[in-house]
Amino acid sequence: MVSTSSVSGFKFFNGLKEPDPSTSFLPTTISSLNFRKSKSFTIKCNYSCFEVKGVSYQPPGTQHSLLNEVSFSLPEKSFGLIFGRSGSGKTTLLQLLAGLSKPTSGSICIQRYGNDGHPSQPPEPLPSERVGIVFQFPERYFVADNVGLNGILLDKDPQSLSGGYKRRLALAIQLVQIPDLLILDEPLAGLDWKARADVVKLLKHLKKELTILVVSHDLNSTYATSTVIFRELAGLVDRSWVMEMGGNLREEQLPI
Ligand SMILES: Nc1ncnc2c1ncn2[C@@H]1O[C@H](COP(=O)(O)OP(=O)(O)OP(=O)(O)O)[C@@H](O)[C@H]1O
Repeated sequence: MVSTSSVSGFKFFNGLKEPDPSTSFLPTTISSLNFRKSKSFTIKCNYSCFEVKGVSYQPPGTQHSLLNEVSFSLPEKSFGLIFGRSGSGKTTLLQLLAGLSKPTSGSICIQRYGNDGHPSQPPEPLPSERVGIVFQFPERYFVADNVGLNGILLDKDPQSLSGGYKRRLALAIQLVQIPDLLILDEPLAGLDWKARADVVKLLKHLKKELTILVVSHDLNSTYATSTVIFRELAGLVDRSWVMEMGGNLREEQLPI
Protein backbone atom coordinates (compact mmCIF):
# COMPACT_ATOMS: atom_id res chain seq x y z
CA MET A 1 0.00 0.00 0.00
CA VAL A 2 2.49 2.63 1.17
CA SER A 3 5.77 1.93 -0.51
CA THR A 4 9.27 3.10 0.16
CA SER A 5 9.17 4.97 -3.14
CA SER A 6 6.00 6.78 -2.03
CA VAL A 7 7.80 7.93 1.07
CA SER A 8 10.83 8.92 -0.98
CA GLY A 9 8.55 10.74 -3.41
CA PHE A 10 7.20 12.61 -0.44
CA LYS A 11 10.64 14.06 0.23
CA PHE A 12 10.44 15.60 -3.23
CA PHE A 13 7.99 18.16 -1.90
CA ASN A 14 10.36 19.49 0.71
CA GLY A 15 11.81 21.97 -1.75
CA LEU A 16 8.55 23.58 -2.90
CA LYS A 17 7.50 27.12 -2.14
CA GLU A 18 7.27 28.65 1.31
CA PRO A 19 4.00 27.89 3.09
CA ASP A 20 1.23 30.45 2.97
CA PRO A 21 1.19 32.15 6.40
CA SER A 22 -2.53 31.41 6.61
CA THR A 23 -1.74 27.72 6.58
CA SER A 24 1.32 27.84 8.79
CA PHE A 25 -0.37 25.54 11.27
CA LEU A 26 0.26 22.73 8.82
CA PRO A 27 3.29 20.52 8.88
CA THR A 28 5.60 22.39 6.53
CA THR A 29 5.68 19.74 3.85
CA ILE A 30 1.92 19.47 3.53
CA SER A 31 1.40 23.21 3.57
CA SER A 32 4.07 23.54 0.90
CA LEU A 33 2.09 21.55 -1.62
CA ASN A 34 1.28 24.01 -4.33
CA PHE A 35 -1.53 22.41 -6.27
CA ARG A 36 -2.20 25.27 -8.65
CA LYS A 37 1.39 25.41 -9.84
CA SER A 38 1.87 21.66 -9.91
CA LYS A 39 2.52 20.40 -13.41
CA SER A 40 0.45 17.29 -12.88
CA PHE A 41 -2.62 19.13 -11.57
CA THR A 42 -5.03 20.54 -14.13
CA ILE A 43 -7.95 22.68 -13.15
CA LYS A 44 -10.98 21.38 -15.02
CA CYS A 45 -12.88 24.16 -16.72
CA ASN A 46 -16.19 22.31 -16.58
CA TYR A 47 -17.88 20.87 -13.58
CA SER A 48 -17.32 17.19 -12.87
CA CYS A 49 -18.91 14.89 -10.39
CA PHE A 50 -17.84 11.67 -8.75
CA GLU A 51 -20.82 9.31 -9.17
CA VAL A 52 -21.62 5.94 -7.61
CA LYS A 53 -24.61 4.27 -9.25
CA GLY A 54 -26.44 1.19 -8.00
CA VAL A 55 -23.38 -0.44 -6.44
CA SER A 56 -23.96 -3.81 -4.80
CA TYR A 57 -21.32 -6.12 -3.43
CA GLN A 58 -21.44 -9.77 -2.57
CA PRO A 59 -18.07 -11.20 -1.46
CA PRO A 60 -16.98 -14.23 -3.48
CA GLY A 61 -18.33 -17.46 -2.01
CA THR A 62 -20.99 -15.77 0.13
CA GLN A 63 -24.75 -15.72 -0.24
CA HIS A 64 -25.69 -12.19 0.81
CA SER A 65 -24.89 -8.66 -0.34
CA LEU A 66 -22.98 -6.35 1.99
CA LEU A 67 -24.00 -3.31 -0.10
CA ASN A 68 -27.39 -2.90 -1.72
CA GLU A 69 -27.76 -0.61 -4.71
CA VAL A 70 -25.66 2.17 -3.18
CA SER A 71 -25.92 5.42 -5.13
CA PHE A 72 -24.56 8.87 -4.38
CA SER A 73 -22.70 11.68 -6.08
CA LEU A 74 -20.15 14.21 -4.96
CA PRO A 75 -19.24 17.26 -7.08
CA GLU A 76 -15.55 18.06 -7.46
CA LYS A 77 -13.95 20.08 -4.66
CA SER A 78 -16.72 19.28 -2.27
CA PHE A 79 -16.73 17.39 1.01
CA GLY A 80 -18.93 14.36 1.63
CA LEU A 81 -19.36 12.43 4.86
CA ILE A 82 -20.74 8.91 5.26
CA PHE A 83 -21.62 7.82 8.77
CA GLY A 84 -23.21 4.71 10.13
CA ARG A 85 -23.07 2.04 12.77
CA SER A 86 -20.37 -0.57 13.05
CA GLY A 87 -20.93 -3.39 10.58
CA SER A 88 -23.21 -1.40 8.27
CA GLY A 89 -20.82 -1.64 5.31
CA LYS A 90 -18.80 1.60 5.31
CA THR A 91 -15.41 -0.08 5.04
CA THR A 92 -16.72 -2.39 2.33
CA LEU A 93 -17.79 0.68 0.33
CA LEU A 94 -14.39 2.33 0.90
CA GLN A 95 -12.64 -0.73 -0.43
CA LEU A 96 -14.73 -0.64 -3.59
CA LEU A 97 -14.12 3.08 -4.09
CA ALA A 98 -10.38 2.54 -3.68
CA GLY A 99 -10.43 -0.31 -6.21
CA LEU A 100 -9.42 -2.93 -3.64
CA SER A 101 -12.53 -4.98 -4.52
CA LYS A 102 -14.83 -4.90 -7.55
CA PRO A 103 -18.57 -4.21 -7.26
CA THR A 104 -20.82 -7.16 -8.09
CA SER A 105 -22.99 -4.66 -9.97
CA GLY A 106 -23.18 -0.93 -10.50
CA SER A 107 -20.59 1.65 -11.47
CA ILE A 108 -18.12 4.10 -9.92
CA CYS A 109 -17.41 6.90 -12.37
CA ILE A 110 -16.43 10.48 -13.00
CA GLN A 111 -19.11 12.35 -14.95
CA ARG A 112 -18.25 15.64 -16.59
CA TYR A 113 -20.92 18.26 -17.17
CA GLY A 114 -20.92 21.16 -19.59
CA ASN A 115 -21.92 24.73 -18.81
CA ASP A 116 -25.53 23.80 -19.68
CA GLY A 117 -25.60 21.33 -16.76
CA HIS A 118 -25.84 18.29 -19.04
CA PRO A 119 -23.24 15.51 -19.30
CA SER A 120 -20.63 16.64 -21.81
CA GLN A 121 -19.30 13.12 -22.46
CA PRO A 122 -19.97 9.53 -21.35
CA PRO A 123 -19.03 8.76 -17.73
CA GLU A 124 -15.44 7.58 -17.23
CA PRO A 125 -14.57 4.81 -14.77
CA LEU A 126 -12.64 6.15 -11.77
CA PRO A 127 -9.13 4.62 -11.96
CA SER A 128 -8.04 3.28 -8.58
CA GLU A 129 -4.71 5.11 -8.90
CA ARG A 130 -6.66 8.40 -8.88
CA VAL A 131 -8.09 7.60 -5.44
CA GLY A 132 -6.11 8.38 -2.28
CA ILE A 133 -7.14 6.63 0.89
CA VAL A 134 -6.03 7.25 4.47
CA PHE A 135 -7.07 4.43 6.73
CA GLN A 136 -8.07 4.83 10.35
CA PHE A 137 -4.82 3.25 11.54
CA PRO A 138 -2.39 4.39 8.82
CA GLU A 139 0.66 3.15 10.67
CA ARG A 140 -0.35 -0.40 9.74
CA TYR A 141 0.56 0.49 6.17
CA PHE A 142 3.93 2.17 6.83
CA VAL A 143 6.62 -0.06 5.40
CA ALA A 144 9.54 2.37 5.23
CA ASP A 145 11.90 2.99 8.13
CA ASN A 146 12.20 6.77 7.80
CA VAL A 147 9.89 9.72 7.37
CA GLY A 148 10.94 12.82 5.40
CA LEU A 149 8.48 15.29 6.96
CA ASN A 150 9.91 18.79 7.33
CA GLY A 151 10.52 19.53 10.99
CA ILE A 152 11.06 15.86 11.70
CA LEU A 153 14.41 14.16 11.27
CA LEU A 154 14.68 12.24 8.00
CA ASP A 155 15.76 9.09 9.76
CA LYS A 156 12.93 9.20 12.29
CA ASP A 157 11.03 5.94 12.50
CA PRO A 158 7.42 6.67 11.34
CA GLN A 159 6.12 4.25 13.97
CA SER A 160 7.55 6.55 16.65
CA LEU A 161 5.43 9.55 15.58
CA SER A 162 2.43 10.76 17.55
CA GLY A 163 -1.04 9.73 16.36
CA GLY A 164 -1.61 13.15 14.80
CA TYR A 165 1.68 13.08 12.89
CA LYS A 166 1.09 9.51 11.71
CA ARG A 167 -2.25 10.70 10.31
CA ARG A 168 -0.55 13.68 8.64
CA LEU A 169 2.23 11.52 7.21
CA ALA A 170 -0.32 9.10 5.73
CA LEU A 171 -2.22 12.04 4.27
CA ALA A 172 0.94 13.58 2.81
CA ILE A 173 1.84 10.26 1.16
CA GLN A 174 -1.58 10.19 -0.53
CA LEU A 175 -1.28 13.84 -1.58
CA VAL A 176 1.93 13.16 -3.50
CA GLN A 177 -0.16 11.66 -6.30
CA ILE A 178 -2.76 14.50 -6.15
CA PRO A 179 -5.79 12.20 -6.20
CA ASP A 180 -9.10 13.00 -7.89
CA LEU A 181 -10.82 11.65 -4.80
CA LEU A 182 -9.32 11.64 -1.32
CA ILE A 183 -10.97 9.22 1.12
CA LEU A 184 -10.34 9.41 4.84
CA ASP A 185 -11.52 6.74 7.25
CA GLU A 186 -12.14 8.29 10.68
CA PRO A 187 -9.63 11.15 10.26
CA LEU A 188 -10.26 12.56 13.76
CA ALA A 189 -10.64 9.37 15.77
CA GLY A 190 -8.14 8.91 18.57
CA LEU A 191 -6.67 12.43 18.30
CA ASP A 192 -6.64 15.05 21.05
CA TRP A 193 -8.54 18.32 20.54
CA LYS A 194 -5.49 20.22 19.23
CA ALA A 195 -4.57 17.55 16.69
CA ARG A 196 -8.24 17.33 15.62
CA ALA A 197 -8.37 21.11 15.14
CA ASP A 198 -5.19 20.93 13.03
CA VAL A 199 -6.60 18.14 10.86
CA VAL A 200 -9.90 20.03 10.39
CA LYS A 201 -7.97 23.14 9.26
CA LEU A 202 -5.89 21.00 6.93
CA LEU A 203 -9.03 19.43 5.41
CA LYS A 204 -10.54 22.89 4.96
CA HIS A 205 -7.43 23.90 3.04
CA LEU A 206 -7.40 20.72 0.94
CA LYS A 207 -11.08 21.06 0.07
CA LYS A 208 -10.20 24.05 -2.09
CA GLU A 209 -8.40 21.70 -4.46
CA LEU A 210 -9.64 18.16 -3.89
CA THR A 211 -12.85 16.17 -3.63
CA ILE A 212 -12.92 14.64 -0.16
CA LEU A 213 -15.00 11.79 1.23
CA VAL A 214 -14.85 11.04 4.95
CA VAL A 215 -16.23 7.93 6.59
CA SER A 216 -17.13 8.12 10.25
CA HIS A 217 -18.77 5.89 12.80
CA ASP A 218 -21.97 6.69 14.61
CA LEU A 219 -22.05 4.34 17.55
CA ASN A 220 -24.76 4.64 20.13
CA SER A 221 -22.27 3.66 22.81
CA THR A 222 -19.98 6.58 21.96
CA TYR A 223 -22.67 8.95 20.81
CA ALA A 224 -21.15 11.93 22.66
CA THR A 225 -17.78 11.39 20.99
CA SER A 226 -19.40 11.01 17.57
CA THR A 227 -21.34 14.23 18.10
CA VAL A 228 -18.18 16.16 18.95
CA ILE A 229 -16.47 14.85 15.82
CA PHE A 230 -19.50 15.59 13.63
CA ARG A 231 -19.66 19.13 15.03
CA GLU A 232 -15.98 19.67 14.29
CA LEU A 233 -16.46 18.51 10.69
CA ALA A 234 -19.88 20.09 10.14
CA GLY A 235 -18.53 23.35 8.72
CA LEU A 236 -16.78 21.44 5.95
CA VAL A 237 -19.53 19.02 4.99
CA ASP A 238 -21.45 19.69 1.77
CA ARG A 239 -23.33 16.39 1.61
CA SER A 240 -23.81 13.59 4.11
CA TRP A 241 -25.30 10.12 4.05
CA VAL A 242 -26.07 7.44 6.57
CA MET A 243 -25.12 3.83 5.85
CA GLU A 244 -27.86 1.70 7.36
CA MET A 245 -27.35 -1.88 8.51
CA GLY A 246 -27.47 -4.15 5.50
CA GLY A 247 -25.52 -1.77 3.26
CA ASN A 248 -28.27 0.71 2.36
CA LEU A 249 -27.13 4.30 1.88
CA ARG A 250 -29.40 7.32 2.04
CA GLU A 251 -28.82 11.06 2.25
CA GLU A 252 -29.15 12.33 5.82
CA GLN A 253 -28.19 15.43 7.81
CA LEU A 254 -25.41 15.00 10.36
CA PRO A 255 -26.86 14.05 13.77
CA ILE A 256 -25.49 17.06 15.70
N1 LIG B 1 -15.27 -10.66 3.05
C1 LIG B 1 -16.39 -10.68 3.78
N2 LIG B 1 -17.19 -11.75 3.76
C2 LIG B 1 -18.33 -11.79 4.47
N3 LIG B 1 -18.76 -10.79 5.25
C3 LIG B 1 -18.00 -9.70 5.32
C4 LIG B 1 -16.78 -9.57 4.59
N4 LIG B 1 -16.26 -8.34 4.86
C5 LIG B 1 -17.11 -7.74 5.71
N5 LIG B 1 -18.14 -8.55 5.99
C6 LIG B 1 -19.30 -8.22 6.84
O1 LIG B 1 -19.95 -7.12 6.21
C7 LIG B 1 -20.52 -6.26 7.18
C8 LIG B 1 -20.04 -4.85 6.93
O2 LIG B 1 -18.66 -4.76 7.29
P1 LIG B 1 -17.86 -3.41 7.19
O3 LIG B 1 -16.48 -3.66 7.73
O4 LIG B 1 -17.95 -2.87 5.82
O5 LIG B 1 -18.68 -2.47 8.19
P2 LIG B 1 -18.31 -1.03 8.78
O6 LIG B 1 -19.53 -0.22 8.67
O7 LIG B 1 -17.08 -0.51 8.12
O8 LIG B 1 -17.98 -1.36 10.27
P3 LIG B 1 -16.98 -0.59 11.27
O9 LIG B 1 -17.60 0.75 11.50
O10 LIG B 1 -16.98 -1.46 12.49
O11 LIG B 1 -15.65 -0.54 10.60
C9 LIG B 1 -20.14 -6.83 8.52
O12 LIG B 1 -21.22 -7.59 9.01
C10 LIG B 1 -18.94 -7.71 8.22
O13 LIG B 1 -18.86 -8.78 9.13
